[in-house]
Amino acid sequence: MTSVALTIAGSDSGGGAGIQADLKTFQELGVFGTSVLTAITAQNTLGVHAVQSVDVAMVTAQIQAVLNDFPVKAIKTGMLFSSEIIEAVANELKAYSAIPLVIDPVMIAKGGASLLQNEAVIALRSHLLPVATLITPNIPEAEVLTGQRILTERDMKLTANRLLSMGASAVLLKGGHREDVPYAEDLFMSTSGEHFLMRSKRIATQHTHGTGCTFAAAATAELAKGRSLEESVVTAKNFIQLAIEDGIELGNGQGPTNHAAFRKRNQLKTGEVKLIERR
Ligand SMILES: Nc1ncnc2c1ncn2[C@@H]1O[C@H](COP(=O)(O)OP(=O)(O)O)[C@@H](O)[C@H]1O
Ligand SMILES: Cc1ncc(COP(=O)(O)O)c(N)n1
Repeated sequence: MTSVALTIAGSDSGGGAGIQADLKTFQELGVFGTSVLTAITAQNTLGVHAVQSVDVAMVTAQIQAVLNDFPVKAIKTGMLFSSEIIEAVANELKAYSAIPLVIDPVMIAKGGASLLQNEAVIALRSHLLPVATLITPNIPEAEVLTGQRILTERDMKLTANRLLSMGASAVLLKGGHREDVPYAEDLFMSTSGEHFLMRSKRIATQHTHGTGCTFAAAATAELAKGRSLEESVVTAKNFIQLAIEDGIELGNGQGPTNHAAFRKRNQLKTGEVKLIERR
């Protein structure tokens, strides 16, 4: 049977992040993608030029249209923009608590533009974090959510623990923003007590637009296929590593990754990501 996933996120006209990255990633991993648009951004590799959010009633109508008809097996949220949209999403998803929910707490685009209103952080913390099967913050997002500074691997562990105590069932803290180390290392931690680090070679490139969205979408696709949370994050890490490595050099700024790289090369390249400290 066809596996179906749903992304609730913003549109990136440049096609590298947001809804577009999510749908491409779902497709590459063999999952049928459905989508709910929360905002429209006029965006390219040079930055975000304009943002317009979608009416809350329209967000709700989209969620109902998809969930009332499709056998959705995993849900991901990305850019949610406002506390009103966050509350509406949380409210609509209440009846679907059995479906795995991946929360990518998108706050700021790589170029610095805000994709979440400041006061909406509170709504994210109180309405979505407690229902997340997996939350996938990058370092600055984890710092905002917890108020803790992250400078070292030890800080990453303390912060991930803090996010678990705030209600998430599992945390994948992405280490892409740590420039003090020659590798890209993400920390997985779950309330079941399991934790491991996924380490890969840090690629020297400016083409990392949409890496966070793509990572979370890949994990969501794998969950939709019935894979375990641990298997899903490992596949997602391999997916994003290959997508960055096999970059496609588009645009004049921070370009997108190559979503097709994993499908083309995974036979040759799986094993690239080292799992360390598995407990
Ligand atoms: N230069 C890089 N080389 C290899 N992997 C990277 C690089 N930058 C980010 N990643 C990986 O991409 C994913 C997204 O990371 P990150 O950049 O931290 O998130 P975001 O895109 O949300 O800011 C993580 O799995 C991270 O390890
Ligand atoms: C519509 C939209 N959603 C999310 C991001 C974050 O992108 P990144 O994964 O590079 O942090 C973005 N730039 N635009």
